[in-house]
Amino acid sequence: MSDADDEPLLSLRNVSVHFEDEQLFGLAGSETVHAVDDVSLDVHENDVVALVGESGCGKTTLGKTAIGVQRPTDGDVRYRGQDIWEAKDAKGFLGGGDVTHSWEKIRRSLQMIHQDPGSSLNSNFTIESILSAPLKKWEPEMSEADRRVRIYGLLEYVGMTPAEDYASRYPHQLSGGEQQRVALIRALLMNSDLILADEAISALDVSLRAEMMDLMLELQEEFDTSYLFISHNLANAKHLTQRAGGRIGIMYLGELVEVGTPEQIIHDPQHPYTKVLLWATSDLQNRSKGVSTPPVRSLDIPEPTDPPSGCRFHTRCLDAREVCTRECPSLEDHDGDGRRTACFRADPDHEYWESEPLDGAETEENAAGDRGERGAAGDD
Ligand SMILES: Nc1ncnc2c1ncn2[C@@H]1O[C@H](COP(=O)(O)OP(=O)(O)OP(=O)(O)O)[C@@H](O)[C@H]1O
Repeated sequence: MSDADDEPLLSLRNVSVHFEDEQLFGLAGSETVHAVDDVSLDVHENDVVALVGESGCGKTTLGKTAIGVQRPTDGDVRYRGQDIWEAKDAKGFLGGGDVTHSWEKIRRSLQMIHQDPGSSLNSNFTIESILSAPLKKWEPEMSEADRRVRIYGLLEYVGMTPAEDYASRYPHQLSGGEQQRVALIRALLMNSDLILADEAISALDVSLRAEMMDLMLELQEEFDTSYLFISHNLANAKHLTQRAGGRIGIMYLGELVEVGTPEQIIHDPQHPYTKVLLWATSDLQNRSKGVSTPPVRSLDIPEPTDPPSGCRFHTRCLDAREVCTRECPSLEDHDGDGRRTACFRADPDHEYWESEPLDGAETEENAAGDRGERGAAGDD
């Protein structure tokens, strides 16, 4: 689904989240952490969007901002056109203020499952009472017998049989994979429109990850929900989005640098950082091309308290040129195919091509070749 479709379920416009990080108990002042900077992204009905990037690049902060758990320092987040934070601020006013969707509805519609489901499932309650709670709240007319049928049916659907046995257990009596399935069912029973799955499969055995992702997609059809899936693993993002016809968003140092279909991202990456991630993902077999060193100038990752000027990736980019040190590329659809890239190299007419390469960057011959064959690297 493309960003050009009707009103998005969720719409982030120029969203930034900065944290003031106190240094040495405040003695040395504070530094601003640029966790997320100027991100615009739409998520549609029944959409699947995976955010991928290395640790600390801002995936969790962006995800939490998308579901209204984190307030942005700049920009806005809309649920079906309603500004989430205006709805929250209107909550205190008599009559709820001038909002089309209440804060309660928005928060219920945007759910989250975590890496560690054990910590989010109340250990004092059985699985049946944990799963009954959202049904009691959102379908109060449902009889106890019907609730039980619904819960047992879902437990069986996700392979937890005999359901009556699992329903009577407490969370600590389940495996990590079973806990995660219960957390997913609970989020879906909230009648959610979108589930933020933050590294939700990372703690599972490798053998169970594909199974859990497939289950998420099967349940998506039944419950009509969208997923915002956060992962540091491009292979997992590919698995989930490919089956769902979704998109992958690549993040680097708080910014979204490329957004496209899994085919575009995996087989024809445009951004040099996407190529680095591909190189680093052994499951995608890009190292079989015989490149044994990562395609970067420097292994040092800059601090989010002091992001580089211009393109934030220029300090590591093999293709960086002088213009990249002073101008910040915006995320744009250069080829009219829906894929958006924040790199001057995606624009054959940009002044980048006349700009001086930086030390340790590409040669003139490489540049000539690349200009004609953008994105050839990363094919497998
Ligand atoms: N509440 C906070 N106060 C200060 N800094 C924060 C806060 N939350 C996150 N950060 C910082 O913001 C940056 C982005 O963090 P975030 O957790 O969003 O990244 P991430 O990509 O999800 O990382 P990981 O994959 O390791 O979970 C990091 O530098 C982090 O230390």
